[in-house]
Amino acid sequence: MDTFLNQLADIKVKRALISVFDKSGIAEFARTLHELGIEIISTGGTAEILRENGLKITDVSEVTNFPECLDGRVKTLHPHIHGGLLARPGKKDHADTLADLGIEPFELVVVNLYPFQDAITQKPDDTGHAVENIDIGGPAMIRAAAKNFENACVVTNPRNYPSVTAELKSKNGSIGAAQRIRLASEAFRLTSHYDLHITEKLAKTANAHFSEPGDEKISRVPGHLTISAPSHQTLRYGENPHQSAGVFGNPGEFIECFHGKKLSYNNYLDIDSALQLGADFHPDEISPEESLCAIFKHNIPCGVALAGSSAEAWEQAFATDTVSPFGGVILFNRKVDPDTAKAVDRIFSEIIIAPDFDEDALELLTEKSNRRLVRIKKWPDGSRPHIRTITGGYLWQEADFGFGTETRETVTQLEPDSNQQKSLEFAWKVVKHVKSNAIVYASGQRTIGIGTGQPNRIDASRLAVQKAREFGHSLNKSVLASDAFFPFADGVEVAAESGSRAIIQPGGSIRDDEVIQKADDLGISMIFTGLRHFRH
Ligand SMILES: NC(=O)c1ncn([C@@H]2O[C@H](COP(=O)(O)O)[C@@H](O)[C@H]2O)c1NC=O
Repeated sequence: MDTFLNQLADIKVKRALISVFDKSGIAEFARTLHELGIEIISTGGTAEILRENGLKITDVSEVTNFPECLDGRVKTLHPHIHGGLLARPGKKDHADTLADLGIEPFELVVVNLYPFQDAITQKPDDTGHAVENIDIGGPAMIRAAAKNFENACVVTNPRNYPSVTAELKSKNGSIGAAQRIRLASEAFRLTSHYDLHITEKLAKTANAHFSEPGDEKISRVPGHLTISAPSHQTLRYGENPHQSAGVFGNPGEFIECFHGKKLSYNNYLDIDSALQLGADFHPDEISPEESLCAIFKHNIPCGVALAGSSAEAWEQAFATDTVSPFGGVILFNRKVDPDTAKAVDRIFSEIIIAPDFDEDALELLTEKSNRRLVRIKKWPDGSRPHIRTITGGYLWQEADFGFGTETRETVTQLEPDSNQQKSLEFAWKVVKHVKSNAIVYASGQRTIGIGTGQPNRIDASRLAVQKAREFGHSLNKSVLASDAFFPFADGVEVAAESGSRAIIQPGGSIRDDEVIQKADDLGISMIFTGLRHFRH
């Protein structure tokens, strides 16, 4: 039996300490306290706002008998404040100490913190600004009151004002143990989260400005991995129905599922892969005349095309493989118009993702309640690292961003012509998003054969050829992209036999000379990118 928990009772609030950076809703909240006869003590800016709202406030400096000083770095850091937050008045020796030292307890503490995260987002290169936004007194008060949930209630977010107000009103100024312990847990979560952001910012600053000369790439790896992300959503299940699962962090910054059932675990994975491919064809970075459609299934693109309209792009992407897209995820990089909606409506797809949807398009697409519609609010920009769990730890890496544009080199006697060049660039961007070993055949700016997930490159090549033939595509005059180098010349042979005329690949094999010779012998042009796009 937990005797500590069993003796917890309602506490009558007589004295409240309020010190908030975010002052939204604070005047209304304080008014309720005032009406319940609760004395309010506040720091400078908060006291000012409350007084402007006609409330009677005692300044913290009156309680501490010390002025707020050092640009506000010291305001509440005083035994008359922290004694009042940490005391257990029900314990005789504590009660005696309070009386001897003239300290009065606080039963309610309302504090929210300097916005450190906003500060570093708004001014990422201003360390002085970041430092001034590290709140010290606030977390100290929050942690003290949260530890003392036996005798105090701590409120750290304006979203909790209504429930606390309601309880205080219904209990004539008292507050129960359930609310106190729940808010204490929220308070510790807030301060730990807050400290993690500071830790990461300072570690990044140290790495960027004070690391020893050496490998610049290595200095970007964090010395300690800290992940702290609030729960975003509990999912019905994970990859399979017997696995429980949840989403953490803030995917809502990037996407909004506004129609259909809740997104599932596998949906999140597919949407993420589709978004990353879409970001490589960002609408502002391609010709305004071009629209992208990418169809994903099980995290793998099964058809991608860039065309003069979204409807045309869909037809071409779908034609790549007319079996796999059923129940798949379709991404467009432009607003979905009625023609596109009519075209995609011909098959069942789980999710349609786009930056926006025309009203007429929505009318048609929302008819099916089991098809999720997702709006893209923001494209990923490659600034976030990729983190995976492995047995016993985590793997961390920077996002695979960029395409090796600066390191391109034609290595064969034959140069690709301008049409082939365009087609190669398209295929290279697509192959980056195909699971390794990956081979993509393209014609113009559409995929016609995708070979994916094979443990050797020659099988990936054969699979791509086989799929192209199965769906009636001629590979004659096509181009080919390979996510990593050809270890042997046989990959070039398969490409040539199929009719392909140009290849893009990273290069870097010890047999590159043989591979280049084979391409020259077969009259194929070949570009080395100097950059690999493995996707394990
Ligand atoms: N240093 C201190 O003693 C201190 N005590 C409270 N604060 C913070 O000052 C802010 C409120 O200040 P004001 O009421 O002056 O607007 C709150 O975000 C609170 O967390 C402090 N500021 C920073 O550390």
